[in-house]
Amino acid sequence: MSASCATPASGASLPGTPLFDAAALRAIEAAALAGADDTTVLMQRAGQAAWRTLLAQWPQARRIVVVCGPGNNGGDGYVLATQALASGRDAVVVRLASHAPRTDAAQAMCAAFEAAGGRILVFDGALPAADLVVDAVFGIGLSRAPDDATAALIDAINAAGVPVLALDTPSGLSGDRGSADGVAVRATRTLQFLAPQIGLQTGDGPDHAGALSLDTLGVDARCFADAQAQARRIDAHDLAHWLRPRPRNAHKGSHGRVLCIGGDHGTGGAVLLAAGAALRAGAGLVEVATQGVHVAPLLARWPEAMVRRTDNVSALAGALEAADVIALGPGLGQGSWGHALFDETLDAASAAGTPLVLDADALNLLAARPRALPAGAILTPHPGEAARLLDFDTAAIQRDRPAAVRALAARWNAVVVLKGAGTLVCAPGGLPWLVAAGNPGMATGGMGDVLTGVIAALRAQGLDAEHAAACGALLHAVAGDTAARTSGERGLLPGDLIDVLRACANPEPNP
Ligand SMILES: NC(=O)C1=CN([C@@H]2O[C@H](COP(=O)(O)OP(=O)(O)OC[C@H]3O[C@@H](n4cnc5c(N)ncnc54)[C@H](O)[C@@H]3O)[C@@H](O)[C@H]2O)[C@@H](O)CC1
Ligand SMILES: [K+]
Repeated sequence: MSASCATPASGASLPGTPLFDAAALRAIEAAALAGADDTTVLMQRAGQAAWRTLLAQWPQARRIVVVCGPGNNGGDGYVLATQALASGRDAVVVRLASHAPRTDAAQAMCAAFEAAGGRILVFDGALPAADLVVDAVFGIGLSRAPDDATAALIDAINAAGVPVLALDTPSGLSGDRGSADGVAVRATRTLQFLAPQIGLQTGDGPDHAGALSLDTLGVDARCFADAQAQARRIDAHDLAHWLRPRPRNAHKGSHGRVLCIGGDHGTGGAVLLAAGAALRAGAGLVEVATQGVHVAPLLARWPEAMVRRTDNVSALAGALEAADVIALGPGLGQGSWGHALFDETLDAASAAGTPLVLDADALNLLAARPRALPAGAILTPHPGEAARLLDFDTAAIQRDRPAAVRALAARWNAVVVLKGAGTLVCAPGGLPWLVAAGNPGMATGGMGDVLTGVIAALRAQGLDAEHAAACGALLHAVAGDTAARTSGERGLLPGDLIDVLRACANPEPNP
């Protein structure tokens, strides 16, 4: 029968689990329907799984309002409402006048609910008092922005002031894109059916979906085999895949030499953070090229680093030659100093094929003066920088983050880390990685500098560009969660992540 919180296995040798879009879910459904299952059976399993979730999470809930839409998502809601009635709960369905069930299966479930004595109320601007609201308005069939009446219904769900269990998708949110065109339900928990959707885990998805559960509806594992994944989700458990115990005969040369370039006047802390993160993430040697005024404070904080003053850009040449990986951008600025270092570094890295990690103003300079990047470069934009790199606006990036990260990787022929809730990492033509870790405490100046140092250090330790970026983004997020666990999210500083990086970068090996 159905298995809660299980994910269909695929790509066993890769870390993480696949995430899907609505088209892939339709394909899985079609494969199931071509076999032993029919829609009504799947709908009954979905509604029953939802009822079990409700009982497990909110055993005390007596008054249950189920808001049903016109499609099969609504059908799942009628099944749940029927189960709730049968168990003696006060369950009522609320729907818009225009949302009478339109599919055969949903009509059958609605009829069964009414036959069991269930009441259906037409939404009149407010929901009845409830201990819990179930959102069964739209699932993967959402096809357009909600009209005014539907928006008012969704607003009422959000204003109910009680927990909300969303079935399959929080209504209004695109499970493909991770954004809403207008209003969307903010659920306490979302029970996904068949397989997890990418849009619930990036952008606005996590805020709308709440906690996530999954039920595979007892569908045969073979039905998942041909479904096209849209990303692979990685979390703290996957760190050990990349961060293996070191060989006993390692020496500092085995772990690479990172050169961090940046820190114009007024922004020296940025390159200091990147260097500290590179050290704590395990780089063998870290050299910093920065303005002379920053040398003393940097050495006071990180005596392990080598520091080269680059008030004069020509002083950079030797460091560029010696580096195994170059991290360019933290605190670089866009003044004449930053411009000169940018040009010098890209020329040298392109000629020598040195791996690059570009962040912050290095990305802004690149957007302003586009040029080809050496193979295997890594870009780490936040949505604003991503918008400049694609000549979009930031809202367009956030409207469809999975598409944006693919487009960025293709446009710049580089591995791209698109930061933000549900960070996405993508190599050109590749399948994105979705980092299911991190917290809003990390939305603080300087966090990106730490990420740059972490990724550069992992690249220097031998991971290829894609895996250094994916593992680096994950390690950074896990460090953020680890640091937040001790004292909370508000007030979390980049230095707090550096303090716990070492503990996070040495996970127990996987059994
Ligand atoms: N995929 C599967 O195998 C299963 C799917 N089930 C449920 O079925 C759902 C998909 O069902 P449907 O394809 O019927 O889709 P939905 O129930 O998500 O919604 C489609 C209906 O809503 C209307 N609609 C879409 N956007 C609208 C908008 N903005 N304003 C007003 N009306 C709008 C459409 O015209 C259509 O009538 C899943 O999310 C899941 O909950 C389950 O019953 C079990 C099995
Ligand atoms: K829903």
